[in-house]
This record gives sequence, C-alpha cells and structure tokens, in this order.
Amino acid sequence: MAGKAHRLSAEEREQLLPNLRAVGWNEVEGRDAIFKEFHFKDFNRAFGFMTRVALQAEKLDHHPEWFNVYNKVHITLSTHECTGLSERDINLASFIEQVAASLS
Ligand SMILES: C[C@H](O)[C@H](O)[C@H]1CNC2=NC(N)=NC(=O)C2=N1
Repeated sequence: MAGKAHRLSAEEREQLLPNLRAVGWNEVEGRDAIFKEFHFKDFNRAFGFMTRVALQAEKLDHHPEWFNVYNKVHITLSTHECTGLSERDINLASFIEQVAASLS
C-alpha cells in the first residue's frame, strides 16, 4: 500500500467522521476505532456481503475485525500500523457502505 498510515488529526476527524456517523458508524470507547453492526435478511446475504468486503480488504491490504452470527455482521475498523484510525479505515468503511446498500 502506498505511503505510511497516520492517525487522523482532529481536523480530519471533524471533516470525515460525520458522514459515517450519519449511517451508523460509532467511535469505540477506549480505543481509536469505529464500529457498526449490520443486519441482513439471512445468512446468505450476510456472507455474500462479507465475501465482497473480504476481497476488497485483501486488495487494499487493509482488513476488518469482524464477527458474524447468522444474519448479523459486527465490524470494527482500525489501523494496526498507526494504532488508531487512519484514512484507510474511512475508505474501507465507505466501500462497506456501498456493498451493504447494494444488498439491502
Ligand atoms: C503486513 C501487512 O501489510 C499489514 O499487516 C496490513 C494488513 N492488514 C491490515 N489491516 C488493518 N486493519 N490495519 C493494518 O495496519 C493492516 N496492515
């Protein structure tokens, strides 16, 4: 991946996080990360969603922490390289939103 990840500054957060908050992403308490819970109609859709996100994550070399039970997928995004939120998380969250929208 091009460039080293840096933790988002306060200004960058003010600019980038409101759009994600508006669609259900929240900052995790006690950790510099964002979290969202997705609900799908059934396991097939949840797993289809995860498959599409996984392929993109591998392409970007930026991977989600996630948990799935049947139709629910919990996702936490953070960047190991800078131990916190970076633009990579914002970009992956935006991609995830597009996939979820196309499956609901
Ligand atoms: C070695 C490899 O490039 C790194 O471990 C990648 C893989 N996936 C990653 N995923 C996330 N979420 N953060 C990272 O810093 C990261 N780094």
